[in-house]
Parts: sequence; structure tokens; C-alpha cells
Amino acid sequence: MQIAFVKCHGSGNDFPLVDARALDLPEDAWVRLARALADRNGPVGGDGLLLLTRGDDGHAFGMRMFNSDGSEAETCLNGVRCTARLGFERLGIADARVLLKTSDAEARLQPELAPGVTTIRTRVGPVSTLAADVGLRIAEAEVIDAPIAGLPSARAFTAVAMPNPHLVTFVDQVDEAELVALGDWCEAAPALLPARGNVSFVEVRGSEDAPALFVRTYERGVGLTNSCGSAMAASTYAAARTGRIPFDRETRVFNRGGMVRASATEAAEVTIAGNATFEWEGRIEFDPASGALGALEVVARRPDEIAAWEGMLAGL
Ligand SMILES: N[C@@H](CCC[C@H](N)C(=O)O)C(=O)O
Repeated sequence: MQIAFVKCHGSGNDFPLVDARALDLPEDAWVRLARALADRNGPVGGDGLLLLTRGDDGHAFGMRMFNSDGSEAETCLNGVRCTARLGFERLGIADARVLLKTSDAEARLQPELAPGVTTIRTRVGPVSTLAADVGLRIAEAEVIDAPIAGLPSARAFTAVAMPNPHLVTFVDQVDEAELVALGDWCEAAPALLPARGNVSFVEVRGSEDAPALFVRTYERGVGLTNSCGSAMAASTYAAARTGRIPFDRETRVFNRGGMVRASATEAAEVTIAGNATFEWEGRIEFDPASGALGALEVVARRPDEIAAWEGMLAGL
């Protein structure tokens, strides 16, 4: 079969995005498609696969997200922006509630972060800090800025379910080797965290008047990525909850791939505004039974969008 897709990114977190509203494939075929299309050594590559899916009475459309290892995540907030953009374009709308695996998100087209950079704001929540919701098998009900017994790190973490699981720690300076070692440990699905988790090291930057964070994330099912939207949202909530930034204050959240603007409320809702950049469109032959890909055909390129994003990065 032919699979048509858009190669997109949110803050450098990149994905093939498929309009799957009329595609009914067996579950294992989606896993095979994610592994094949997101394979960095394959013809497309990405941090995972996004599917625009059918909505229901309360949702104009939905999104499913598969990591590059084929595991399906509860959410992906960089991905929601890209998927919402495709949904908006296909349905001729500018805002929607987006149905996710176990929750939903509000998405709305926003004024551009920079000229030519399509920008979407998403709101999610309430997020949970219950250890059980994060998948931590510990006696404590919550982990807020505290060490986690059994984790091979003495750092203080805040555990947040977005609803996908996040462990956030605030550091003076991100040590990538330390982050990767801890992320790898979580990837082995230890008894402490059997469903694994996304791990973020976060630097608090900026000033009281203009708070900023820098977030570096080791993603479950992927590894180090340029950025992770749900991690930036979890980090913003964790920073506000632990008094590092104010609640309800827009905060610039930097990452390896760019920047979003985020804020968190005391009621545990988190808003993120960031880019949804479409770089090119392609189609590829896919065998659902074996997962084999055929030849790739690029059907459209979007150099203006790529240039607009690069222009914004240059100005950061
Ligand atoms: N990059 C995403 C999160 C993708 C899912 C994550 N790796 C998980 O398994 O929970 C984002 O932008 O939120």
C-alpha cells in the first residue's frame, strides 16, 4: 500500500505525520510502520510516527503517537501541534479538542512566533503528580523535588504524568552523559518503573521578570531528542510547583531544537505555544505484513517554512 505523509517538526522534534482517518490497519502494522518510517537509517527518519485519527462527538479529530521503537505513547505535545495543524488544514478550522490515547488537549492556531512560523497553542491538564500515575512503584504518594529511592541518581526529582510519565530534575548545568546513563537505566523497564519514563534535566535561566528554562530530555522509546513537548510542559509545571518560576507566568522554554512559550496554573493545567513546521511531503510503498518500505517519492517541499524556522532560531 501507499502511505502519504508530511515530514514535520515541533521544536526540532521531527516526525512523519500520516492522515490515518481513513486507514484501518491492524495494530501490529502501525508498530511496523513507526519503526520503518522513523528509522534514522531509513529513507525518512524521525523521533516517532504521528497519526491524525478520527475524532468523536467532542473532538474534531484525534492523534496517536508511536515512538521510534514502536511503543505507543499516551501523548506527544510537539506532535499535537503538528497533528492539529494538519487537522485544521484538512477540516478548515482553527481550533479543536484533540482526542489522545487516554486524555485530550485543546489546540488553537496562534499569532506566529516569528514571520512564517506556523504557531499553535495547546492546553492540557490537569496533569498528575501521583507516583502511581507516573508508573513509579514506590510507597510515597508523590515525588516533588525529592530523591527517588532505588533510582541510580541522588538528585531531587519531580514526577509528572502528562499523562505520559516524566521525571524532572533541576540542575546547574545539564550533564548529557549523566542524563543518557539515567535514561538508559529507565529504558530497561526496571521494577521501580516498569512502563519506563522520559527523563529531563532542566536549567533555570532568565530572571524573575522574564523566567526561562532550558530542558534536555532523554525520551522513552527514542533516546536524546532535540526537544520533547510533554517534557517541556512537565518541566514548566515542576518549576512552578517547586517555586522556581511563578504560576501563570509565560516562560520561554529553550531546548536543543528551538523554543516554546509555556505557563502552568496552580490547578495543574499547562499551556504551550510553539511551531508546527511542515518541511516536505512524501509517499512511500509499505508492506503492512513485513514492515518493508519501497521507494520514497517526495511530492512537495516547503523551503519557505524551513527558512522561516531557521530565521527564528538565528534570532534566539
Ligand atoms: N516527543 C514527545 C513525547 C513522545 C512520547 C514519549 N517519548 C513517551 O514515550 O512518553 C513530546 O513532544 O511530548
